[in-house]
Amino acid sequence: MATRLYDAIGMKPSSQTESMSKSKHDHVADGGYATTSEPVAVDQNYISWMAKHPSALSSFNRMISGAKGKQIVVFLDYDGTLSPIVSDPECAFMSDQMRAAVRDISNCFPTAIISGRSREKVYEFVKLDSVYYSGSHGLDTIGPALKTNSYDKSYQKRSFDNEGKEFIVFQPAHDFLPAVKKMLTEVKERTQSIPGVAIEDNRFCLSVHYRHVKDEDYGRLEEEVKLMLANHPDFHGTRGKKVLEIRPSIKWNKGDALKYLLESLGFHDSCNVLPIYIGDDRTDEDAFKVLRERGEGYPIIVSSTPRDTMALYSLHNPSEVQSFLTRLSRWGFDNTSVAHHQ
Ligand SMILES: O=P(O)(O)OC[C@H]1O[C@H](O[C@H]2O[C@H](CO)[C@@H](O)[C@H](O)[C@H]2O)[C@H](O)[C@@H](O)[C@@H]1O
Repeated sequence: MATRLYDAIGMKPSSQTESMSKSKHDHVADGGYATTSEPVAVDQNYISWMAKHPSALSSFNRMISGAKGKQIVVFLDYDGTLSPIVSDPECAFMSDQMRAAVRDISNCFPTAIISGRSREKVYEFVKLDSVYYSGSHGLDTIGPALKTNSYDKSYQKRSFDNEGKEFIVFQPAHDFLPAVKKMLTEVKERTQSIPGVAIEDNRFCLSVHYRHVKDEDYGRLEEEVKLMLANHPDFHGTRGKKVLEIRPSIKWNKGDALKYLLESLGFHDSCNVLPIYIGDDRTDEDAFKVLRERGEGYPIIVSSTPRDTMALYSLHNPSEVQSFLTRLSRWGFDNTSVAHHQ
């Protein structure tokens, strides 16, 4: 059943586990971190996978040697990257230490968070004004006020913060808003009889959470979502961790949001930029792909299990993400003459 739905919506079900187990590897390759405090069984698959996607902590010195003369720009996913995966999506809080790490990095380098959540919701969790935000899988981005020649102006509007600083909000699926609202009503109606389903309104897209749905009810849920998508070809489905996502069918994803933000920061087709993207989910692969295609920067996957990925490097869990960001901002403060202030 699962395979059929995802064939229909162009995705395959994931077999990955999401548990945040103990760190299975030391980071010693180039004088980095050693995090393991007790021996843990290391499985051979994981070792082979790590050889292909080395730890960004172990590889830090090598990575940073490529930053000479380039502007680092940091892109971060939210759930599973800055906050651990938890059973209630409303409680995916980030720790104060992680917030401090993100604040420090954003004071060093331009930093954006690109999430599947609504932009407002991510801001509520992160609460930092020094960061750019892109919500709804990149369909709602607030970025710098620099001109972006490649993008449709009719989807851009000016916005000002409390201090009068100008930003541009770019919403390429703006025309879909009324339809998304109708989809929200319909998906709630279709799934209300299935215990454990939670629908999250991410403004330009919807999340159908099934973490608390019994195995025997899952097929029914899948069938409802499949039928709904078949009736609304202007929407399509993607999949995340125990979540089915309903998104407008425009060619736009986290990778496009990354490109948009780079251009609005003045780095369109620039060889002087080094983007770093850290994410844990399937939708982050779109951004990893963009970096691989541009042949620039570092895509880093957050995973404690081997996964098919376009990422070059890996981090085990959000706590390693925090260590990486802290290390990068220390390097930034020591090595860049002018810190980035937005
Ligand atoms: O792009 P992201 O920031 O990673 O957002 C992807 C989805 O994240 C959230 O769901 C996931 O995290 C929840 C909290 O840990 C977890 O309960 C859920 O099972 C995960 O799928 C968010 O609630 C979704 O709307 C996002 O699409």
